[in-house]
Amino acid sequence: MEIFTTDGSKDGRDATKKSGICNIIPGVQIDDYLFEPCGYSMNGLLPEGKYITIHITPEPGYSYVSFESNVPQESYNELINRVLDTFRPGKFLMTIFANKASIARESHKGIEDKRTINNYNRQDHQTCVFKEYHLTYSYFTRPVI
Ligand SMILES: C[S@@+](CC[C@H](N)C(=O)[O-])C[C@H]1O[C@@H](n2cnc3c(N)ncnc32)[C@H](O)[C@@H]1O
Repeated sequence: MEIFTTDGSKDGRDATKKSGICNIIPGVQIDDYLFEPCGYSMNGLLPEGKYITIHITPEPGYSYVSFESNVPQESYNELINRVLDTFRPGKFLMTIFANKASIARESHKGIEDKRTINNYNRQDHQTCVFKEYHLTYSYFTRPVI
């Protein structure tokens, strides 16, 4: 989390490179910002209105990373692995939205079957079926060693 402070990085671009955020979704056009004395925000654009956005609160005791994207994936396994490798959080939750036309429509099933992801164990899982789309929510934690 030192990377996301002005002691650890000289600006947003430096923090983006050092953290590996630039590798999460290749080819994304990034606008990044490092707050004084700490905190980081980025917005990344891809063609056809696709985006990722990451906000990082590195303060000890209430550190928090949010990652949001509308990039559809047939499987989210690789993207999840890249995000977990980059941030190594103690816990994470994810929500996937997809309608019938989305290539992500089958990814709900893939997530539903996952009781563990790497060293993380699933603590909660909810699926909601709305008129136009499905929503899948899962919450994972890793054991404290
Ligand atoms: C990256 S911002 C984003 C907060 C946003 N609510 C989110 O989605 O998580 C939060 C971090 O930036 C730091 N920060 C420093 N100056 C700030 C400012 N003027 N406005 C917002 N956050 C600031 C906070 O201390 C915190 O570490």
